[in-house]
Amino acid sequence: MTESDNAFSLAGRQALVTGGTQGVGAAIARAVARAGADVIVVGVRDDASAQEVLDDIRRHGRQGELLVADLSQPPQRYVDDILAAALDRFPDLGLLVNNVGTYIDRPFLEMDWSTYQTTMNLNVACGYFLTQAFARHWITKGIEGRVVFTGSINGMLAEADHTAYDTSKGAVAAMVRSLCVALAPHGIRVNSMAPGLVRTPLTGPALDQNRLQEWMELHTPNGRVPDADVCGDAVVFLLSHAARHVHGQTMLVDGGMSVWQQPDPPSQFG
Ligand SMILES: NC(=O)c1ccc[n+]([C@@H]2O[C@H](COP(=O)([O-])OP(=O)(O)OC[C@H]3O[C@@H](n4cnc5c(N)ncnc54)[C@H](O)[C@@H]3O)[C@@H](O)[C@H]2O)c1
Ligand SMILES: O=C(O)[C@H](O)[C@@H](O)[C@H](O)[C@H](O)CO
Repeated sequence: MTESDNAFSLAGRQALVTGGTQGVGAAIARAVARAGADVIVVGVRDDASAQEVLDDIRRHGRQGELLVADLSQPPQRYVDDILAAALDRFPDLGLLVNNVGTYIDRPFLEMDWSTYQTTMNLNVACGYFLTQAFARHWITKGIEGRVVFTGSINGMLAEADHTAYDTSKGAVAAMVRSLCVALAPHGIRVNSMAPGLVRTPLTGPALDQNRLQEWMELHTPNGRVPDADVCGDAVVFLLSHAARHVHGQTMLVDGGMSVWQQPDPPSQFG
């Protein structure tokens, strides 16, 4: 099955997914492999979860590779190495998913430079400079690359104690608009898939405290806090030929939470 038979297929493609060893990134890696692409996942360590993702990629008949790197460092320390290692494995790699990211909760008045900087390095600078490195290579080789960032509903809606995270995800939404304008003339597409809350190793502990899962279900129109597979399928669409005219967009994958004016008066008082 090729792109000309099925616009949603990624057959014959090769992808790199940062933060691809667990959670949202692992779901993206699995979905991209299911759609037909070989996948390199980048994670902070080689652990059981990373090996499960590689096994799943290979079960789909695709090649799966792991790169270990600390992406919380300033990008100049790792970007050249990742580009070289990726091209060594897959010289025609044309799909980049800048998914890595985290949040560290802290009241704004107590936020420190180191936590802020780690958040911005992982959530913003990593994707910015990896995209620059791949784009330079693609333009030289005439490859029409496709880039998807993992944003967040927190790029548009604020949460207490999430100021650094919210700032970083707002930057991701602005970045995909800017990179779209810079790279679309070269045939390179840049978009973002922005999840609402989904269950991952990062969010699981919070969901299981203070009835957060129940609260989120009540405040989401479709009543669901899903697993991260919903993110994977959305990213496949954005990477695929089916999205060929979609540039610079942030696609919310949030069960409708971001469009719901809350609290909804009739249910509160009816
Ligand atoms: N889980 C959610 O509800 C949710 C919602 C919106 C957006 N997101 C976004 O999805 C992305 C992934 O979140 P998640 O919930 O899957 O997180 P997670 O902590 O479960 O997974 C993080 C991944 O990033 C990698 N990683 C973490 N620190 C790293 C480092 N220093 N160097 C290299 N790799 C590192 C890990 O190896 C892992 O593969 C983030 O950008 C996050 O902001 C998540
Ligand atoms: O982008 C994200 O990872 C999520 O939106 C989280 O920020 C949750 O909203 C939070 O964990 C709930 O308290």
